[in-house]
Amino acid sequence: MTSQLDTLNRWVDDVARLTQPDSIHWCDGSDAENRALIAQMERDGTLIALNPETHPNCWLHRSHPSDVARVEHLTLVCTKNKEDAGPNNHWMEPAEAHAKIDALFAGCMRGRTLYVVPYCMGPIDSPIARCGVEITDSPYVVANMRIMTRMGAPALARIERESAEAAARGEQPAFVKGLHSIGELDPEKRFIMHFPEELTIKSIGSGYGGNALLGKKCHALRIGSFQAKSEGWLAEHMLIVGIENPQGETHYVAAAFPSACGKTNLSMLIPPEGYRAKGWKVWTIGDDICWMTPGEDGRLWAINPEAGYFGVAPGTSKSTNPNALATIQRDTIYTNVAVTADNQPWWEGLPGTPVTDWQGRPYDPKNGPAAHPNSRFTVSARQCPSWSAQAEAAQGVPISAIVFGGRRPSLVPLVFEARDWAHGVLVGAAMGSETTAAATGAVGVLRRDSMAMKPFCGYNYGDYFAHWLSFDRPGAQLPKIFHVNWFRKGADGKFLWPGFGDNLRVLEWIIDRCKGEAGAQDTPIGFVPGKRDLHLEGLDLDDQALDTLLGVDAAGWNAELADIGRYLDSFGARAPAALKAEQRRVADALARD
Ligand SMILES: C=CCn1c(=O)c2[nH]c(Cc3ccc(NC(C)=O)cc3)nc2n(CCCC)c1=O
Repeated sequence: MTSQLDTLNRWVDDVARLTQPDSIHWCDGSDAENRALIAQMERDGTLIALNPETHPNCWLHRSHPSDVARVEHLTLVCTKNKEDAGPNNHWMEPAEAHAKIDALFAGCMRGRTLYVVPYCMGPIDSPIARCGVEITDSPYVVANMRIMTRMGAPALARIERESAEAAARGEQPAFVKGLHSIGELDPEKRFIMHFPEELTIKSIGSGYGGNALLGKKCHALRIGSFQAKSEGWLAEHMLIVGIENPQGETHYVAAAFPSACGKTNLSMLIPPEGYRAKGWKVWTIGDDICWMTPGEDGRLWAINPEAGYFGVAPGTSKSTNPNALATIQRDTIYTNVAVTADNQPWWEGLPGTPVTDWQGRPYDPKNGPAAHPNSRFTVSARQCPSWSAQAEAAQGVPISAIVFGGRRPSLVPLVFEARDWAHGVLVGAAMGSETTAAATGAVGVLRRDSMAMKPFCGYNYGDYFAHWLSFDRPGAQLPKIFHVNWFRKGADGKFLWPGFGDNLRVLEWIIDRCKGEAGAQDTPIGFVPGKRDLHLEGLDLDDQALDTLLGVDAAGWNAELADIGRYLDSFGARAPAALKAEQRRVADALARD
């Protein structure tokens, strides 16, 4: 009886012939294997032990200084037809792409071990979960994938079972094949290529995060979004958070924000004192990726496909996210942070003093920040004090509301509700952030980032909008769609909204709107809460601040809708007519106002 892993075994053999490793190690994901890998990495300097008293089993990795973030210009989606990749992706013809990158893989693992990393994105017994296998020559990637996914024997067993089921149906097994090598860490020989029609990823030349931990952005978003379109579900760049009210009722919200809006902070929110005292609780399901599928009841049911957090370290502090800080005190891998005199991890925003910067140099402010702005922590999701056991639920959690947001210092109110699904898709397609000096130097340039999926949508953005619209079908019990803006500023340039824990007040209104238990004003841009519709007790917000936060400036919105129209036109014929019609409807409503 042929082993059901023939396809996998053949692929590993083919890759080994190409890459020429000294040895092959099939990962089982066990503690013993992990300890051995970490000991090996400590010996060869890939990992540096941090202070065992304050940070037990915590490790520091310093990446190559040229390898500190995702490289979007070298990230390709290689579909047969260029149009299917869309204007939102760099494209290369598949055969040319395979030839180009295979030439770089030839012999690249000589003197190295080839690790076979079977993994499952999602709870191991969930029908919404999907499996993959990453081949890599980086033990650092293996250790990170063990934290970020369900990695090892249980995943291999599920792949074997699903391969047998596929064979019985005369089909190919559907696990995603990811081939990764750090290569020579040469930026000139660095590519991250996706072949969605082949469920294949090939990445070489980077050892960093989204380029190398292939389960995350490459599988769970780029391949995942392509798979989701063809199978009728949604793979989204969203946090999932559960809000439990004093009556013990929990509602789940999925939310998408561009970077620098505090997604992880929102997913681990601490309720304000008054709310906590009444019994409100916030539960973390996930901080980055959400896979949602229509259930029998017509609702969207969601899982977090990841098992860990790969969070941005700078900005994580007792005041911005105490839950995250508590999570990373043990069993954490830090990448490109600084260290203090007593060997504790350090980054801007933490108390204490850095003595060694992210490149291992004595800290000198002239060299810039001590911790790299994109420095990260990798930690198991279960360690978070607000972790919800529902993150392991095979059927997922039912989504009551979808929230889009952005950093908008002007015009956009604190929160508004879309009138229906099509309007909500327009709101998501139009979302964006104004750039901050930290990001690009220029301040106040509006960058649209539809559903926060611009770098991660594995196919034509216009087709993606059409896929979203397709969920509004008979029998669907769809979540309501909202837009929030924590970042409104007053004339004095100060933030008008306290944000952080007080955002629960907005989430409360959102959930009450889903239950039909909260009031709102009907405006041309959607439903906006009046002052009396939000619970603001304990906040010292003056009336003028509230008028600004909850106001709709028709002239300003006229200009915004015209800009949204131009943005949709940039997708040409692939932008759904229904979405352009929705833009015209809102523009007309504003003109009548
Ligand atoms: C759940 C929290 C979401 N959230 C917010 O809601 C938020 N709001 C702001 C702006 C702001 C900054 C400081 C104060 N207050 C004081 C006292 O400084 C208030 C608002 N920054 C915020 N940040 C940090 C963004 C960078 C990652 C943030 O994460």
